[in-house]
Formats: sequence, C-alpha cells, structure tokens
Amino acid sequence: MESNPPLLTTYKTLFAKYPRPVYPSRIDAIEECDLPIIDLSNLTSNNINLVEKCKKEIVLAASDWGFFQVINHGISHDLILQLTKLQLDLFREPFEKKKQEKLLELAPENYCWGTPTATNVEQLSWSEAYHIPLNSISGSVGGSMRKIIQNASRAMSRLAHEMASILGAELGDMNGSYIKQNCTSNTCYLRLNHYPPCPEPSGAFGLAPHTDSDFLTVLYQDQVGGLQLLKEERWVNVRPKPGALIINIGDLFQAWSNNLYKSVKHRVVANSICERFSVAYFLCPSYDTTIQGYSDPAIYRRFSFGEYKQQIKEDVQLTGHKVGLSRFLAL
Ligand SMILES: O=C(O)CCC(=O)C(=O)O
Ligand SMILES: [Fe+2]
Repeated sequence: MESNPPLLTTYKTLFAKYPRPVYPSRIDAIEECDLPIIDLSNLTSNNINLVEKCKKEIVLAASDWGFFQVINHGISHDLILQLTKLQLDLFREPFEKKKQEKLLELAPENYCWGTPTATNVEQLSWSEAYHIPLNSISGSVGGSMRKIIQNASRAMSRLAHEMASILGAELGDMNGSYIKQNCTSNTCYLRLNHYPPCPEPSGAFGLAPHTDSDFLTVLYQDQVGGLQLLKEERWVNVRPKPGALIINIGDLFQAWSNNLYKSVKHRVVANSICERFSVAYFLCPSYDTTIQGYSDPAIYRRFSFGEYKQQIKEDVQLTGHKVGLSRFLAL
C-alpha cells in the first residue's frame, strides 16, 4: 500500500541512484545528552535573586549550548494533549485531501512534504508538515481545531517573547522593544511536523541537518526521540523529557549577539518503526528588519531578514544546501 504522503515511491529513484552512505554520522550519535533544564517558575518569584539567577541560566545555556529545555513554562499539559490529538487527526487525512483541500481553513500551500529540491538522499527529509503563519489563524472563525492552534500559538508566542527579551537584555535591548516591534503575528509562524516511519534501509533523515533561520524556536517533541544536535563536532541525542519544551537559538540571535549565542545545527533521524510528531514555533521578524551585531567589531555585516531569506533560497536552489550566516561575514 502507498504511504501517506507517498515518500517511498517519489524518492525511489533517488535512493537507487544516491543511497545515503552508512558513514559514521549515521551511527555516531550514541551519546545521549541532557540539555540544561531551566525552571521558569523562578521568573515570577518574589525573590529577586532567584529571578536574576534564572535569567543568568538562560543566557548561559544560550551561550554554551544554544539549546535548552524549560519546565513550568506556562503551556498546560491539557493544551499539549489537544495539540497532539489534532496532529494525529490532521496528518491521518488522505494525502489527496491534504494536498488539494483547505484543512483548518489553511490553504493547501501550507502543506509540504519531502524535499522537492533534494538531489541526494542526504538532503531528503522524510517528513510532512503544516506551515502556519500566525496571521492566517488569527480570525475568530473556524472550529475547535483552529481554536487549539490559536491557543497553542498564543502560549508559545508568549514564551518565545519572554525568552527573547531576557536574551536581548543581555545585548543592551533593555525593554525588549527590538523583538517586540519586529516580531509580530504577521511575521512568526508555527509548524506542525510529522515523521512517518522510514522503511528504506539506506534511509533519509526525518529532517536534514540545519540551523533555524529565526531569532529562536520553541519546540515541543513527543516521547519517541530522534532529535540530535551537533555538540563539539559530535551528534548527540536529545532525550525527550516529559512536560519540558525545548528552546533553541536561531541564526538571527547568533548574528545580533556577535556569536555569544549559538545557532546549533540539529537534525531528526528517521525511525524505521515509529512515527513521530513535533510542533515548532519560529520567532521571526519582518523582512525589512535589520540585523546587526550588538558589539564591535561585528562578526557579520548588517543585513535585512529579507536579504537573508533570499540568499538561503538561492543557495538551496543552486546547491541543495542552506549556507547561512557564513555568507554574511564582515570583511
Ligand atoms: O522535530 C523536531 O524535533 C525538530 C524540528 C525542527 O528542527 C524544525 O522544525 O526546525
Ligand atoms: Fe529546526
């Protein structure tokens, strides 16, 4: 029976022509890592020392790891359960329906699967996703599914802004106005990810290695596992922690912070048996927002977010790869 989406038939020739070599990185992620865990309930403590300590932990984790987990983040277990159920129902819809029809009031263009630009298996992501611009779900029309997405994006947005304003304060943006002004519901988006099992033995990634092209990302992953990050040139597994959310730094915070915060490469390995779900919230600015290092000498030249996205698009079309920040190094 054909899989939904039809990844196996679509990419059969790619696998035959360019199987992914079983080179060390396929098996080298044997280390599990426990990301720093930060208890955000301390941010609302009456004890100012606890508040300051918590902020320091966030800054340190963004600098040392670029990835950390948060607990007591204000997003209820109930909402996560509703979101999980919604994802199951949504991705179970027939492929033709997802491809052609409006689901959740979202145009079919918001649905994507596989990697149309992949020229080898290394670049192929064995997954499907709904890309949901926040402004597309802001209206009051729509049923209960839409309401769940609204609630989740509102809660994740609050968390993303809270983290960004703490990290921005360290760079001199004391009242968080830079992020507040430039990252709005017209510019941020949510992505629902589904990773079907990958039966192909010379398998693709669930999500090919990449850095996020935003300020930061709030990520919910289920308990299946498979997320890996590059730490000191080794791929390590990020063990899922029930109840925790992941925050990871994107390219824009790395550029603004002059490499103080790290936008770390990460990927999802495909699982041959189990499907996996995740939800990511991307804190992105408008295309005309200028990104500039906060201290001198700046490591990257000034650029606009629009310029950055355009360069990524061109690089991916030409080579299949995002080059990212190294294209924007100051001379
Ligand atoms: O599914 C995951 O755990 C990671 C998702 C991710 O990295 C992304 O959507 O950019
Ligand atoms: Fe990512």
